[in-house]
Amino acid sequence: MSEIYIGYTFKVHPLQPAVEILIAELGYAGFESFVETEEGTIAYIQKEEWREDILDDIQILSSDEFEVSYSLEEIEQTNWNAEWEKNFNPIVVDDICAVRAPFHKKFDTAFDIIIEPKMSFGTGHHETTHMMIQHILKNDFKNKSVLDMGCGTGVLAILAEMKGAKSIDAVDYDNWCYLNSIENVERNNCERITVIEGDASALKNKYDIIIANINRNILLQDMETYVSCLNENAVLFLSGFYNDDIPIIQEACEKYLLKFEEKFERNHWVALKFIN
Ligand SMILES: C[S@@+](CC[C@H](N)C(=O)[O-])C[C@H]1O[C@@H](n2cnc3c(N)ncnc32)[C@H](O)[C@@H]1O
Repeated sequence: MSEIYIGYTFKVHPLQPAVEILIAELGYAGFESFVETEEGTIAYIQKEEWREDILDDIQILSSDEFEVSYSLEEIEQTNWNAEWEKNFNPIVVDDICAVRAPFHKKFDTAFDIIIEPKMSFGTGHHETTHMMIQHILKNDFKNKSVLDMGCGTGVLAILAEMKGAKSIDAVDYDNWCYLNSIENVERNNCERITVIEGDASALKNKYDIIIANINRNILLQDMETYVSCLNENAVLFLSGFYNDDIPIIQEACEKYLLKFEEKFERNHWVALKFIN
């Protein structure tokens, strides 16, 4: 792995919720790690992943509500683990499910997931991950076959197994996420998760439940494939997009006769449940 990174120092005003929205958007654009500062955040991306137009899809930069300015520099990064350890805060969802690193103290919750996210997980992923966890907690996973598409750290697949799913395929096209998910599956003693490196073209099985927390464009692009992988009476959970994106996502689902059932929303991000 290259040790050369591009670091963007962002100044944001007013700070909240803009900094959280910014970090989440940057996470989806491919930034790997974030250091929150008093004025905003420093966001890092590997030089070989960087493109000149990397900020083009960052909607908050053109928002009238917030002022966002930035500068960038090339840096050599040596101790990533120390960086994320400083910045990875545990999350507790609805007092039922904790997601923490091995060095955090254990929570007194029904589900305790230990994740060593390293570089595949920025703090900005928490909004959508949080809501997908809420959907999983609220729904019946017992004896279900599950696909976690865009598994990242594997956190949602791990919770699906803890909720009684009989088999889970956890798929991510990013090699680092694939390897990290394997590590986290072992760390949580899961036995019914198969981690697969690939995209929608790797899907061969059918599922009772599909969980996909990716982004609007990939979800729209791969919707037909997801739908072709659903059993009868199946459930599809989607996240990684904004409240404003709901009509286009819903239209794509309804084209395949999926019915909207429930929505969670946090800081403009949403997570939707559809059934067939
Ligand atoms: C927002 S993260 C979600 C991670 C995790 N599921 C969670 O909820 O925290 C999206 C993940 O989707 C993966 N991804 C993006 N496009 C993909 C694609 N076309 N096929 C498979 N995985 C993809 C990324 O590598 C990333 O790990």
